[in-house]
Amino acid sequence: MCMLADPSIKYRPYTPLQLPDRQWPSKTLNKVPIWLSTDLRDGNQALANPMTIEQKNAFFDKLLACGFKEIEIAYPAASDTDFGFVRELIENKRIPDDVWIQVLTPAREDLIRRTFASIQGAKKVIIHMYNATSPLFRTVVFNNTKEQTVDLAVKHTKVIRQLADEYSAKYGTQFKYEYSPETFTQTEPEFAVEICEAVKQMWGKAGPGEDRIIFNLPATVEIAPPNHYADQIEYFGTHITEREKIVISLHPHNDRGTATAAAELACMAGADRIEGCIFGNGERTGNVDLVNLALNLYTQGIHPKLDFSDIQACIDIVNQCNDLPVHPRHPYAGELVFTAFSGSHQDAIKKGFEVQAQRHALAKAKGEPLIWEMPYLPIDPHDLGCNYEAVIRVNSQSGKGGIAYLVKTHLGLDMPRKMQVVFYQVIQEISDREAREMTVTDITAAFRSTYHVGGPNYDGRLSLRSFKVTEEHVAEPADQLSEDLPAEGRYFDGTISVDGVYRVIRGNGNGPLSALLDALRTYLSIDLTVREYVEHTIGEGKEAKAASYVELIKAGQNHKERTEGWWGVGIDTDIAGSGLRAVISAVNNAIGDRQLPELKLSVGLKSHSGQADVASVILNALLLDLPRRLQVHFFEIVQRTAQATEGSIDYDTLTNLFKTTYGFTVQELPLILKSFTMEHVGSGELRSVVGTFVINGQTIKISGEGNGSLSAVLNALDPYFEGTLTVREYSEHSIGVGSGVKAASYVELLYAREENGELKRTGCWGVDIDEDISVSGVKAVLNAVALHVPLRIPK
Ligand SMILES: CC(=O)SCCNC(=O)CCNC(=O)[C@H](O)C(C)(C)COP(=O)(O)OP(=O)(O)OC[C@H]1O[C@@H](n2cnc3c(N)ncnc32)[C@H](O)[C@@H]1OP(=O)(O)O
Ligand SMILES: CC(C)C(=O)C(=O)O
Repeated sequence: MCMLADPSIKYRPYTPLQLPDRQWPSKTLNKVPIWLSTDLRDGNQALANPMTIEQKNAFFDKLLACGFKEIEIAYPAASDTDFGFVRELIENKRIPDDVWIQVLTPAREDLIRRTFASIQGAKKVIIHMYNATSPLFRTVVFNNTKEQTVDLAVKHTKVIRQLADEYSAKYGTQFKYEYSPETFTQTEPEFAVEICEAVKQMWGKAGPGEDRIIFNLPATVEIAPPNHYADQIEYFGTHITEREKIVISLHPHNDRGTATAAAELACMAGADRIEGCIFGNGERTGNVDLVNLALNLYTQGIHPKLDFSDIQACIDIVNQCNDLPVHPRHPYAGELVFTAFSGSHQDAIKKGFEVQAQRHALAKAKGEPLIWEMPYLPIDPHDLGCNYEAVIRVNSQSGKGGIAYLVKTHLGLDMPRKMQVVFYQVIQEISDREAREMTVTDITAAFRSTYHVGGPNYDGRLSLRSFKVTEEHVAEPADQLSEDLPAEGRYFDGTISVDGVYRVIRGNGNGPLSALLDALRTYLSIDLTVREYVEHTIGEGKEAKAASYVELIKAGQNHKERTEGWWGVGIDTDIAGSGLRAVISAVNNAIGDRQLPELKLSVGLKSHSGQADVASVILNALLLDLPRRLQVHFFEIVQRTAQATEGSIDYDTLTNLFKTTYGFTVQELPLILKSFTMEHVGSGELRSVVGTFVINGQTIKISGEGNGSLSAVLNALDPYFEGTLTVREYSEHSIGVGSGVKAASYVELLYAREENGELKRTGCWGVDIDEDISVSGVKAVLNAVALHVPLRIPK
């Protein structure tokens, strides 16, 4: 066993100071200290591989960028690299006029002279000399009495004073003198004061303001709790003479892990300046961390006069120059410090962001400051150049709040509370099963596949292809629709894909959602009803979209009972579309892998779903999404054809019947298009067509003009038939995507002519496809003409 049962036989406790009237505990930290970065000296000397000149240069630039005005750049007598770096900075004029460089030297004349040699030509220099003053060092390292220790400091201060005067005269250098009674915290307090008094006297130049002498009182080794350091600083500050001519500087090391606290309490005790390193590099456990100290002030609403707006750049420079990582839990800078994995933290942060957004909106309107008040986050990550992306990360310890926050942040979807609970279980199950953190990508992918949003890759068994919701019942000439639709409410008329097969479905209800549910009940025996519905917009202005969330339950169940429900999400440019998509999404979750009724044709006279089913067959076979009036027209034809077979007709017969009825891709018609050109004429409103057609086997060149391309073609055909032809309905849609896309055109012409002295009118439909949309329209017109209008070639 290594640790002693009674450590008091080996370790002595520190000796507390008797300060009956100590003041610092009732002080508040509200003053920004003078910062000195010793990254390039104390930080550097603690590295296994001290920095190269290039690394020191990069680090120096970063310290300037952060706003440091005092930087200890080297121990010039230590190495050619340190000496050379100081020379390079000076010779290359890389030190801004308002920045003091500081150089460290021991109390040895040869090394002091070497140190001065390094700073020739510099504008502002702090010469920093140290010698250890504690009993242990006096006896063990120097073998000196107290008097000899004072003498060492005073003698070398004298050398420094002489050289400083010489260099000021020769180079115009402005000097400050810093003296460190090294191991101050282990030195008798009265002796520390005594030696500093002697040094002050020998320096002889201490004055107020810029002329103050700096007494740097290091916790070379941190040996006591932070309050003890504060006591020592208060003692020093109240016992040294000419306090106004002195800068009391701190140099805390972190051996007990309390350097930050020690520095803060010591500032309360009167210190003016702090030496440290960014992220706490330095001998052993490091110097006090200046980022930590500065940001502690910042979160109290005090600007520290150091800028860590791009904290990652500081981390990078430290990684690169010190070859040391910054701990993931490091205050303010660690990779995980703005991250919550646990459910209750995430929940509080999510709520915090929501409430804060409202609070900030109010404060903004009133012109009041936007105060940061966030559970678990003492600082806004944005202020340090970080984003909120990593604030919430999800694993098996997480709850619904955090997951909902990520879905909201990354997909813009604000799930209703009950849905959050359901989706949380989905994520929890994956996280538990795979025993790992769920990344944002995992969560958004799981959301998309659970609710079938995000494009065709996430489609469920059912997906909505196209739809129309109407308020009024659309009256048809033959009033064929009355078989399907009642006279009031909302009507859903759409095409969905069911396990890859297209189905044309229709229904009606009080609103669009119930109309769709009615259609699903009629055509697919899916009998569900809405228990909860919520919607919101995503984004603003032209880019705005609607998001809808719906929970479905089995039809006939009590909405208030805790019965099973299925959630769905829909996003669309319009609110009706998003609601319908949400229903389809929820239906997908409700049906699971249950078998759905297949498309069965029933075209008898009493058929309820016949029109839509026939349209479904054509859609699946030919990819033609028939306009509503054409569905009606074709259904009549199908019914007549199937009369002989008592309403029974197979898919192939039906498809062929469609082709021959509308001339769709039929080759041998009395009117065939060979070629044509269509041009704009006049000021652009008119179209002119010139083409070669085959009429009754004879190739003929024809030409004509009209308001549009279809009427131009009809006018060109005028000489070849009796009566008139006008366009009654035209529609088109694309088939496929990308380079293989085609256009399908549907046209209904009204053919009027006199027969036996009577005016007769017939509606004639034609359908065709082509790669070129204007060609498909012309071909559809020609099909309608060829099938219904007797053509003749005039002599
Ligand atoms: C708490 C601190 O961080 S203090 C700063 C510490 N930083 C460094 O030491 C880095 C740079 N140091 C060096 O490069 C070398 O130590 C040098 C160039 C300064 C001196 O090197 P060397 O002459 O080889 O001596 P060494 O490194 O062994 O130092 C020990 C000697 O210096 C003396 N010494 C130690 N500190 C001081 C001081 N502040 N003033 C005067 N002498 C000192 C020791 O008593 C010892 O003397 P001795 O040889 O007579 O017994
Ligand atoms: C040189 C002094 C200030 C020092 O680095 C220390 O005591 O830690």
